[in-house]
Amino acid sequence: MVIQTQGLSFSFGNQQVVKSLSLQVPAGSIYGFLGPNGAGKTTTIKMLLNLLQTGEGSIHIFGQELQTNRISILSQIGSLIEQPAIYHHLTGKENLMNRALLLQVGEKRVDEMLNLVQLTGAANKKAGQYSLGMKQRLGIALALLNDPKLLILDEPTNGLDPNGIIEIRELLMKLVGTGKTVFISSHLLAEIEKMATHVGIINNGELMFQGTIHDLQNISQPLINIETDNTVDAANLLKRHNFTVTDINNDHLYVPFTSKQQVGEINTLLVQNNVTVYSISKQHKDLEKLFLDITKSN
Ligand SMILES: Nc1ncnc2c1ncn2[C@@H]1O[C@H](COP(=O)(O)OP(=O)(O)OP(=O)(O)O)[C@@H](O)[C@H]1O
Repeated sequence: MVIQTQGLSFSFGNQQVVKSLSLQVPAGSIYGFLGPNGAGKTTTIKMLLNLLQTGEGSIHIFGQELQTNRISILSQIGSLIEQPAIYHHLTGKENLMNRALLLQVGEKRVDEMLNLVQLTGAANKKAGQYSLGMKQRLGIALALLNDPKLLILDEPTNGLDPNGIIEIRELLMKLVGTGKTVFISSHLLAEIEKMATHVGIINNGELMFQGTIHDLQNISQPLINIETDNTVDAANLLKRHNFTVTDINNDHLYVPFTSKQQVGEINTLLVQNNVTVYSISKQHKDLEKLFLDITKSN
């Protein structure tokens, strides 16, 4: 395990915000640390980076206890929390050169990082003129300069447009291909699902689920959302044809999604039986619904 915590807890005053967390982050994984706003993600990340003193419990990173091996562990971690520390009056490349000087790495590495995060073309532009996505990518390049084994990113796609999100996702997947481990927090399940190999879900400071993305997908099976003029007739028709209807309300009914073909079959069946289909689409459960399901299955 690259990160292993046991019984990790933290309180601000008398409010306990992290509760006996036992994280297991395997080497070479993209570990999605998911939870709604205020769940305790940033607090946990700050403890992993030794920016906050652990309340109770233990943290092992690269198999070593964090407190007693702080310097050697932290020198092998790249991180991005909240806003990246960027000088806006300097160009992207100057920002990297600045850090490179401190870390004693050469210009070649700076150029490689610019290339990796696809900022070579904008290397000589002032960072203050970068889009939010470019700033995040520059932040990741800064975090990668010393070639860390582990990258810890706190909501790196917050506020990005869909293109920016895709760029970060592709970048992280590329990194994992080179043997690094990525620990990334987010409050968006749909975003994490597309890149993570492992997932931990935290709510109110408690770990509600931890496992592979496949384990999670088994719990969070998507649904087909069907909007019709007559949900009762449509549901009866579907049930007679051996489809499971999980939920029904005035205008919508829901069937567990298994394949695109199944969506087509349902559409044809309804239309051929004179049910008007206003819309039919695949829908992912949102975090809230997933939490309910996880709590139920526990
Ligand atoms: N410095 C602080 N002093 C007091 N309470 C704090 C402090 N920082 C965070 N908290 C509280 O701790 C809880 C967890 O916050 P945290 O920032 O870890 O959550 P998060 O999951 O990262 O949320 P977000 O996605 O909004 O960043 C929240 O209730 C928050 O209000």
